[in-house]
Amino acid sequence: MSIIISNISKSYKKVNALKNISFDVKSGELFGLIGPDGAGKTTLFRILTTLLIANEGSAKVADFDVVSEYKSIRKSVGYMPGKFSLYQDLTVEENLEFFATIFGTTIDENYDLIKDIYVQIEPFKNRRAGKLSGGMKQKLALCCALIHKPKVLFLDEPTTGVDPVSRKEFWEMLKRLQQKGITILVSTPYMDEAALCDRIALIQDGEILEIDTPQAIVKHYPKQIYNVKANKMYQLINALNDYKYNHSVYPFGEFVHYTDSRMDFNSKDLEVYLESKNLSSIEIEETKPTIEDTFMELAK
Ligand SMILES: Nc1ncnc2c1ncn2[C@@H]1O[C@H](COP(=O)(O)OP(=O)(O)OP(=O)(O)O)[C@@H](O)[C@H]1O
Repeated sequence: MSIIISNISKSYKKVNALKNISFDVKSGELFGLIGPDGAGKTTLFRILTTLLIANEGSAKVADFDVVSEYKSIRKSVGYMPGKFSLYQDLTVEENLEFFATIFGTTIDENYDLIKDIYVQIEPFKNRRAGKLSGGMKQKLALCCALIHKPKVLFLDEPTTGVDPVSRKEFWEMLKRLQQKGITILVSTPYMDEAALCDRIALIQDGEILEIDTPQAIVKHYPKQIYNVKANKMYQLINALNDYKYNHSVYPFGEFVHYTDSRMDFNSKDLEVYLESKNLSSIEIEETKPTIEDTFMELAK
């Protein structure tokens, strides 16, 4: 096991940020921590990277205890915090050199590991980090987190605020790092990124709702979901919320994801009801659950 978390709790005065969390991340795994803002993701990252001490429980990273062996952990892990962590006034190259020096290494020594990522920002190596685009900042931060060849990489919301193309490229980079044997714990509020992980933990209000492979998590979804569409979205959502047989109603792109509380649901009944609410161009079709649907159901 690369990360072992046992009964960790952490509170800030009255806020219980983590409530008795336990899970393991296997060596070489790409593991996702999926949850909304305030779920407790950053708190857990800070505990695992030895920047914060839990009130209860214990954790090990790369076989070291987060409290008694914190110095060894700091040498063995890379951490890319959620907020941009680099020195804005230093250039791209200076930032990288700075992080290499702190860890007693050089860019040349570990160039192999960062090469694929660094070549994309190398044309801007003399530009100050503060003047880079979001996607380039993220690539530089990742290079800095990797410069000492960590065994375990912690990435806290690395794709927040990054455009969809850069997000896709970023996940491809993570897959390549995983193939080099690095264990990766990554947090994200984007449910579509969850599907790219080997396993995920869904977290909300400091509690783990479920841990499994993304495929298994959607398989556990207990109901048939319907994509519902009509001429007026806002009125459609209100009408579905007022429908006495609804089990769940969530806007989902151009559709509303709807589940019904009855065993013998007939879409014709729903169509007649929606027509009685002055809606037209009604479409009701079966669809497959996503991680987001599962999250909403578990978080109910
Ligand atoms: N230093 C602090 N003092 C008081 N409350 C805090 C502190 N840090 C975090 N919290 C609270 O603890 C809870 C968990 O916060 P945390 O930052 O770990 O969540 P998160 O999932 O990383 O969300 P975000 O993406 O918003 O940072 C939230 O309710 C937050 O307001």
